[in-house]
Amino acid sequence: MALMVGARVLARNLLRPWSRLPDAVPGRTGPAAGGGDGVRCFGSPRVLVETDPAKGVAVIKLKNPPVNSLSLEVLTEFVISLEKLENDKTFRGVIVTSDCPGIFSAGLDLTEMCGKSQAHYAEYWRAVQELWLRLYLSNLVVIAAINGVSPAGGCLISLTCDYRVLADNPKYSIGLNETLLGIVAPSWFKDTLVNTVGHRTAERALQLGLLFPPAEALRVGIVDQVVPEDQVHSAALSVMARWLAIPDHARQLTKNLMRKPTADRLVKQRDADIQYFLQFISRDSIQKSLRVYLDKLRQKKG
Ligand SMILES: CCCCCCCC/C=C\C/C=C/C(=O)SCCNC(=O)CCNC(=O)[C@H](O)C(C)(C)COP(=O)(O)OP(=O)(O)OC[C@H]1O[C@@H](n2cnc3c(N)ncnc32)[C@H](O)[C@@H]1OP(=O)(O)O
Repeated sequence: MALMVGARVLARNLLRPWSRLPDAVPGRTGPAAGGGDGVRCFGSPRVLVETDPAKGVAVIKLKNPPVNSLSLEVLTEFVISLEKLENDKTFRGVIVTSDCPGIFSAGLDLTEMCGKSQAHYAEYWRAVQELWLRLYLSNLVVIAAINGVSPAGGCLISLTCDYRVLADNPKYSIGLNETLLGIVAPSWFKDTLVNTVGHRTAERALQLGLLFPPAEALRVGIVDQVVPEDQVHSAALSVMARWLAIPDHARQLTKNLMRKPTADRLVKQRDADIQYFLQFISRDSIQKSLRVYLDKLRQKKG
């Protein structure tokens, strides 16, 4: 039942005409993130989309302060934005970045996984799955311009991209640090990392919950390029131009060849994966770990 509610909510959101989204910011024009006139902006307050139709490129900027945590709303709005871009043949590439200074994304929203109902957990997890599937199998060239720290789910978002550019700032670490929270990266998080850095590096990184600073991130291959902070966007645009020089059909079929077997593993057992998540996240010991971790984050300030 819970799964059906979750699916219905997501389906309703996905099918809702864009212009009727409650938070939509339709058709605003503004200075280009990549420069030039004719840039149009749409999206929602939490997921801004700047499009440059002449270049065929869009920029998705996550804006969920203070830390760009991936709440249910963010996940849903992200999927809707992506789908809109996929369906518009004007666009061939998208850059994913953050509008929150110093933070790419703090990962999954811990408050969505702590002290909530089973129905809520199921709805939330389906939304996490949906975003991963959409990003991982996107026909667009997807480039991450990582302009801040990027733990766990934040790292996962960038791992689904075709290429990762990280700003060279020692504070901007990246990795799947789930074990440090007393939780476990699900198998498809693990697969995405293994496909990027190889089995041994992934095993060590996952067990130890490693967060790599830029130089090390580049060395292990969890990012493809490290550039000075003020050049992240321009570097992402240069990389985009190179990837867009490849004929779409050949690149897309190749991407599919590389990624579909991994995605299919989740697609074939999506409901079972949700049940697994429900059992895991509802355990008293896991809820306790999450509460302790959240309290530590909150007390940091005091
Ligand atoms: C056997 C197989 C089992 C399978 C089952 C699978 C189960 C596994 C489930 C899920 C996988 C989980 C994935 C995740 O992504 S979990 C999230 C991991 N994220 C982190 O560890 C990052 C935590 N945050 C930080 O380290 C820092 O906040 C920061 C470095 C990102 C930013 O630091 P700073 O600028 O100093 O900000 P604050 O720490 O002060 O935070 C501000 C504010 O934001 C709150 N907050 C931070 N992160 C999160 C978050 N991820 N979710 C929700 N809220 C967050 C923080 O608590 C502060 O709140 P406030 O005090 O109320 O203002």
